[in-house]
Amino acid sequence: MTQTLLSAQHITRRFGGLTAIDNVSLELKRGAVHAVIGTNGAGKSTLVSVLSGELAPNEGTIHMNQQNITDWPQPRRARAGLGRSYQRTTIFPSLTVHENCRLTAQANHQHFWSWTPTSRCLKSNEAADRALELAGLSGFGDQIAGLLSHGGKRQLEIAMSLSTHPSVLLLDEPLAGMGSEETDRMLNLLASLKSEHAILLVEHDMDAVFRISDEITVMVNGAVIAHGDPASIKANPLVQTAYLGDDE
Ligand SMILES: Nc1ncnc2c1ncn2[C@@H]1O[C@H](COP(=O)(O)OP(=O)(O)OP(=O)(O)O)[C@@H](O)[C@H]1O
Repeated sequence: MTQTLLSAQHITRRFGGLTAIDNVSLELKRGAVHAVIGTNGAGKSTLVSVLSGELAPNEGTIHMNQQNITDWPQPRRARAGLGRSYQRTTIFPSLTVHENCRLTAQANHQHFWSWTPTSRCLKSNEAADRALELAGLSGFGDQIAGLLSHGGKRQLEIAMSLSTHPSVLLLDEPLAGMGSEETDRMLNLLASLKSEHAILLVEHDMDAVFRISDEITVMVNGAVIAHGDPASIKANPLVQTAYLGDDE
């Protein structure tokens, strides 16, 4: 049975007079990739920011594992198992791949003012090792992160997220700028992470979305116009007109 790990109900977020998200509800379940698609400016990234705790909603509630986390700040949500990656790469380029993960792990479960040197923190090292293995970067720990390929950097971002032991992953355009080989590698990675995680995927690459997703929510101008499995979304006339284009 699929288990709902995160449930957002009736989320609205305004910027002045603009309603960026308009009464959006969605659920993220363990074992499922839930894609959110929509035209530019539809509100997808704002939704990710509201779920991750970077932005407060004006209305609505967010529950994670039956707890109401709507008012929790981002670090508390991260400690409760919410991980996110960003549209733009956010690694520390001059550090090694392993150090990037180790610092993320340490920031999540330790205070930066602790006197223990990061390199000696056993828990963070173990979390980094595990995250690199899960993300398929085991052999790259000693590489300088800034020298990784574009796809490798996006993989590292996911590894950094995994080093905090999340159960829910919010991924904002993880395939942006990738070639077909890198895309395949990332989709294989997401497929391998699916069984243990609930994954929200914001993505413009429609081929990839329809390949990997179990559920798709379609947004236009901040509102949800359709939700369902990939086949029903593809066949939905409203979605075809508003977003996919009649020829698809
Ligand atoms: N901090 C902000 N202040 C004011 N308006 C904002 C802010 N962030 C987003 N917006 C506006 O909210 C709307 C939704 O933006 P958002 O970035 O969430 O869309 P998106 O679907 O992620 O777009 P894209 O696919 O281009 O990334 C847009 O009109 C955007 O200009």
